[in-house]
Amino acid sequence: MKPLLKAEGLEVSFGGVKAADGVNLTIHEGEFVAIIGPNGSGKTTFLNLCTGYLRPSSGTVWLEDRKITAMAPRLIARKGIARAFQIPQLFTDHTVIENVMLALAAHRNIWEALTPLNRPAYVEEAMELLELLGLEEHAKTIAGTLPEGLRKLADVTVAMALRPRLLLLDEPTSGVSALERFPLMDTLMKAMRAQNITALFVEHDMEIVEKYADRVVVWDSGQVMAEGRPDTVMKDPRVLKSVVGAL
Ligand SMILES: Nc1ncnc2c1ncn2[C@@H]1O[C@H](COP(=O)(O)OP(=O)(O)OP(=O)(O)O)[C@@H](O)[C@H]1O
Repeated sequence: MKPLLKAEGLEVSFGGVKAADGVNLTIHEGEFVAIIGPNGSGKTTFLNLCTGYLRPSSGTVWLEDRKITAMAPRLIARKGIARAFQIPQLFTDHTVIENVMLALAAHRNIWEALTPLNRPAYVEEAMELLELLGLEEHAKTIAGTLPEGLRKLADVTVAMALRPRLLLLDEPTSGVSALERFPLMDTLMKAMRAQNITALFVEHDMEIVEKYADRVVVWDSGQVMAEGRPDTVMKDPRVLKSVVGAL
């Protein structure tokens, strides 16, 4: 498998806390990788380092053969890394399809306000994405009125409109009812496979990790403490003790 994202020796501290303490991790094209670990172990810090919201004091992040460590978040997004959920990215007063159309326009650097909403080609492209996420019936719903599960799918649709190669997801099933979480993940997985998107997701729900992740990476104290197939990693006594038991 071809490496898509590579982190080497990432370090960053806040006061005395080492939120990244020599992080090394490679994500391969087509993988669906889960990150687990106790609160405060540095999972979100890692996503922030990959998207340019934080700069490491040392270490490098590569997207294929390009160093992205010192790039601005907007440039990194243009190079192909998108993020969903942690940053509220829906315009809550606009309809779902308008949100997707604005993201399509942003991706193409068309900034004139309202222009994208008048372009028929964008309607078609946005509808294709909405159908992929099963949201076609909600295209004209005001985004701010969507229930949580659908809001998450709309958020992912907006992220996908940026045509990412790698999508970072912060807890895709948090706030979603027990009944809805598997159908939500099924829809997300199907959409990502259809668009050849590689994904990295932070998750606290071990059932979701076991069912959907190709690989799981366990974080502890700013470091990767274990990684591998979920069925193997979840049996590792160190993981059970320090991570799964603590979740
Ligand atoms: N901007 C910041 N300023 C100060 N401290 C920070 C900042 N971001 C993270 N930290 C600290 O760095 C450590 C790692 O935090 P991080 O949010 O990355 O952990 P996490 O594994 O994502 O936790 P959680 O599961 O609770 O989201 C914590 O001790 C946190 O308090």
